[in-house]
Amino acid sequence: MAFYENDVGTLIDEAKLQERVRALGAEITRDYQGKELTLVCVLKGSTFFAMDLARHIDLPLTLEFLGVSSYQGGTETTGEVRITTDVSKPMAGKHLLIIEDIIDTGLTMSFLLENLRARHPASLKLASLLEKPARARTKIAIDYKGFVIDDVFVVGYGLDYAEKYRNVPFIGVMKGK
Ligand SMILES: O=P(O)(O)OC[C@H]1O[C@H](OP(=O)(O)OP(=O)(O)O)[C@H](O)[C@@H]1O
Ligand code: HPA
Repeated sequence: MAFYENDVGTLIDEAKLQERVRALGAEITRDYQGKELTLVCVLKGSTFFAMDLARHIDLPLTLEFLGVSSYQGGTETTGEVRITTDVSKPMAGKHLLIIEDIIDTGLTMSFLLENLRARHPASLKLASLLEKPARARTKIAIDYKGFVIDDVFVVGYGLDYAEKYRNVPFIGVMKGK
């Protein structure tokens, strides 16, 4: 029995995840033909999605990692978004595609879009595996969207509860949260 089975139920299984990630990769491949693409992976949650997605983008690309945190171990945002790790190079003039796991209240992405826009990239788009519109506090336009989910706290495939469950191989729901 897997370590998470008592705590986590399945919301989106592995096969469905992989099928959607593959389709998003194909769409991104078509849209960025002839451009030099930089994926800005938002730590830590997006890492599993980002690495799977990157493998389905049939283009030369550069990976950057940007760490932000605002959930501090609970299921409610603190509302204070902090950059914990910055990208390694100047972003000016680059075609940036932000890779995120979830847009929940939208506060993290609102902060990040403003922060990256101020660095004058050639273009700035957003791919998010999940969107939870019921909790949105600000409208965020998602250019490449995996799934829209209900107002439940999800874990797995990179998403955590108090830093745990990121390695659950599907999108799951915390039982009793
Ligand atoms: O739309 P919001 O309400 O702002 O929520 C979305 C953000 O919250 C999570 O990050 P978290 O701060 O938990 O950091 P982590 O990715 O390191 O887990 C998630 O990975 C998103 O970045
Ligand atoms: O539902 C969620 N699960 C895990 N992390 C999150 N960060 C924002 N929303 C969520």
